[in-house]
Amino acid sequence: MCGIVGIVSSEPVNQLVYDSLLLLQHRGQDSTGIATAERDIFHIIKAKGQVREAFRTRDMRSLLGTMGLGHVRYATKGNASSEQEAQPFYVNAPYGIILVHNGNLTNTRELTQELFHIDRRHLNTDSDTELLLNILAHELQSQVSGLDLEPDDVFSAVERVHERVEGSYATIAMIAGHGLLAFRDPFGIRPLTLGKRVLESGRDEWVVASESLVMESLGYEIVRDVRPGEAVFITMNGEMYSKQCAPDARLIPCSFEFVYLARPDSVLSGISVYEARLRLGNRLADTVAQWTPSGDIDVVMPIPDSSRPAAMQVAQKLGIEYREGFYKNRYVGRTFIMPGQAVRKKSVRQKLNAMSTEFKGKNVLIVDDSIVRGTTSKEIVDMARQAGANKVTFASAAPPVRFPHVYGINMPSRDELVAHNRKIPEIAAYMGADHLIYQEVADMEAAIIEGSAVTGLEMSCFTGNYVTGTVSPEYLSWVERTQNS
Ligand SMILES: O=P(O)(O)OC[C@H]1O[C@H](OP(=O)(O)OP(=O)(O)O)[C@H](O)[C@@H]1O
Ligand SMILES: NC(=O)CC[C@H](N)C(=O)O
Ligand SMILES: [Mg+2]
Repeated sequence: MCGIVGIVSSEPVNQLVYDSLLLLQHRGQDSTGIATAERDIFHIIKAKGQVREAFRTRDMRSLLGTMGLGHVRYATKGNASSEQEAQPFYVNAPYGIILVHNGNLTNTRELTQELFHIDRRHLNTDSDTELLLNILAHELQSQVSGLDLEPDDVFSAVERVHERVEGSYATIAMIAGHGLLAFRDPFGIRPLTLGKRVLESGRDEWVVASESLVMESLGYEIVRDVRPGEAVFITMNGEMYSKQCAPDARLIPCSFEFVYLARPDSVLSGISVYEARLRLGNRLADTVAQWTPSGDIDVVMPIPDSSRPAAMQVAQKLGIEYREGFYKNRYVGRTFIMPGQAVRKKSVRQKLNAMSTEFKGKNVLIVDDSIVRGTTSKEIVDMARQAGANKVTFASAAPPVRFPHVYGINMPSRDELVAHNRKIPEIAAYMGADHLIYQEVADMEAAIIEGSAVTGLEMSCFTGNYVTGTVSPEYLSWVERTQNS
């Protein structure tokens, strides 16, 4: 679930791309990169770490041009700490293409073979994004014969990409001297939104980004989401073309975006993330009420940050006081998207502190948005106890995560998931909680899509049903053996 942005303007875009990446920082902390296009020359800067520490003033000065794109990475394939695998990726033919990707491809083994043996292309990293770029480049090369490039050539290449590539991919690419291409996989698993504003010169400035908060914060009008399977091509002169490039496209957006990944002030697939989290809280409150004897809870507490809206609603619906007993160090990033279990474990303690005045002698209901590896919840229950809590009930606004996520969230192996092969009382015992309550899958889905045009969600990590249909047990075992988390 990286963050991506692309901008086409008639004015310099370096600062706008940088500002957008800062707004998308919650989607990836491993590395970041910006590329700009000065007519047909690309300038690229990429580095490890977060946006604020990665780019220097001299880097920003070198990023000249009126078209640009950027990326914040949360690695799902390859090596999180590799600077080579930081995005964007560049390929020199045809034209010169530079690409950023949010998502994860699931037929990388087949594509690697095809690229080497048939397309005769060289890959220099383990990144699936480098694969995606080379497939796009190969298909574009097959479409065109001269120097001219028509939007229809680009769309035909994207049609072929959809035929060859499986998995999730929200993608933005710049084609040197021509324009900016954005496309989304046929299920629209990862988000991508289009916006624009009119410059003083009267020309349109276009933006494509992972989340709508980029448009809102930077003063763009939200035009619409890029549709599943659709490609949008914006020329360097600001003309916008679009085409549906997949025959059976249907929207099945990732449920985890609403549960945890996206910022609450974004609207994805027409659904306000904040309101979805409130509704998740409402439904969770009903489940809590069903399973908890009345009088068993004195206070409801969130685990900052992502569970706040849900916890607020649980408290309100149950008519129990809402208190914030955990104080968060704002200078520590998001724990779940850090690479490596040792770092994640240490970071929970660095990040959260329990205030004993809020816990002493109380029966607390602690609400989190999700429990994945149990890193946070186990530490939190321990901290609550040390702070003097009496009974600790733990509630998760998402159902148990029992299956690997293969569409852009780094949870590749079943064994690392605390709910894998454990019944709920066993998970509670592992966490040290007196009682553990999870949201039901149907409630989560209904809470998120209620009142919207979305008819279904990608929920494989909760259900084991993979929408792309090609995720076999053999593939999952291979991912488990080969991918670090
Ligand atoms: O069971 P786990 O493997 O610990 O994962 C789940 C936890 O990780 C996330 O928090 P994170 O600190 O990443 O971000 P937040 O500050 O936005 O809540 C999420 O909100 C849960 O608290
Ligand atoms: N989370 C993502 O979207 C990751 C993108 C890509 N698969 C990578 O690992 O770099
Ligand atoms: Mg959290």
